Amino acid sequence: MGLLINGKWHDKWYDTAKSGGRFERQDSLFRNTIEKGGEFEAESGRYHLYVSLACPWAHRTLIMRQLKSLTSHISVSIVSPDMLDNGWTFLPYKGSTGDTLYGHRYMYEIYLRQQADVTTRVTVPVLWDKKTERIVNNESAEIIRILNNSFNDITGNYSDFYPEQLRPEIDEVNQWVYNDINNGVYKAGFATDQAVYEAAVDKLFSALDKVEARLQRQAFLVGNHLTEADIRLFTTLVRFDAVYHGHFKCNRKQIQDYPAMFDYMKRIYRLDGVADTTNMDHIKRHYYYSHTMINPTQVVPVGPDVSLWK
Ligand SMILES: N[C@@H](CCC(=O)N[C@@H](CS)C(=O)NCC(=O)O)C(=O)O
Repeated sequence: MGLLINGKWHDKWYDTAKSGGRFERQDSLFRNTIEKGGEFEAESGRYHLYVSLACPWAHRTLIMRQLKSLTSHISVSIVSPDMLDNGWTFLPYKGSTGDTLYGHRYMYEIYLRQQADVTTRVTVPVLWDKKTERIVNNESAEIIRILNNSFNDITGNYSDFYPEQLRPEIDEVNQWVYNDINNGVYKAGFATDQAVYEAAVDKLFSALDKVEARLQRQAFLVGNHLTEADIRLFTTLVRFDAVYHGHFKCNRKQIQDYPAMFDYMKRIYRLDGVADTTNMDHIKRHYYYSHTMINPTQVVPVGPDVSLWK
């Protein structure tokens, strides 16, 4: 775990000391879009996703790539789940691909191709342009909208997971789901102060109770179809019982204790192509093996049994 400072890799864990034991996520640096007449235009085969199968943010982009029929138009490289002294790597691991474009060893080398003296954390996902050899965007919330909107004329898939009339409600749901659930599990798991941890857990479970109440009334978070709000929540839910409940100490309840939410999670898991994007080995291995300050033995737990989701 570390970051690039003026183009040099520094092995440094998140600094929670200066924020009273609180984990504070930094904003993503590269925020371009793909549009007609812009620097980046939609083209089949031009773009590439760098992802980790362990990462909930990257997982959003893989699901959108499936649901928008983009698998043959946007290629993918999958990093190793182990993120240690050199951050994400392309070292061999079952289910990883290596860097299929350049054969690099480390993910930070992709960021250095973009800018040799860059100062940034080296995160996934990254949407990469093979033509200009530049990062289009490294913020998953924006990448999924690009995939939702920009390639429709190429794929002929016009399904819309961020429909105009539902945008205000999707934005509203995204906000608290992000703060209290998606990022909430990290706030609990990376807290280095008891009170900070407990406050994060309280907020997390209040938000999960709110989701459960909503799903008792309706099949999806917003409206009666799947939207990006569901995709964003799903990638946290699917990791919850295996990782966040134990490793991040979010252990008041599991998702399988919430009837409507558990059913909803399984419904999304069973959508065409979604199970293929979900790799429980990478998920468990990444968190338990990489976060050595939380789990110094690097022993990875055996459960839970996810065969029931199928
Ligand atoms: N806001 C970013 C966050 C991405 C992110 O934090 N990814 C994690 C993996 S789950 C990462 O690469 N962390 C490495 C680091 O923080 O150094 C997004 O949603 O795309």
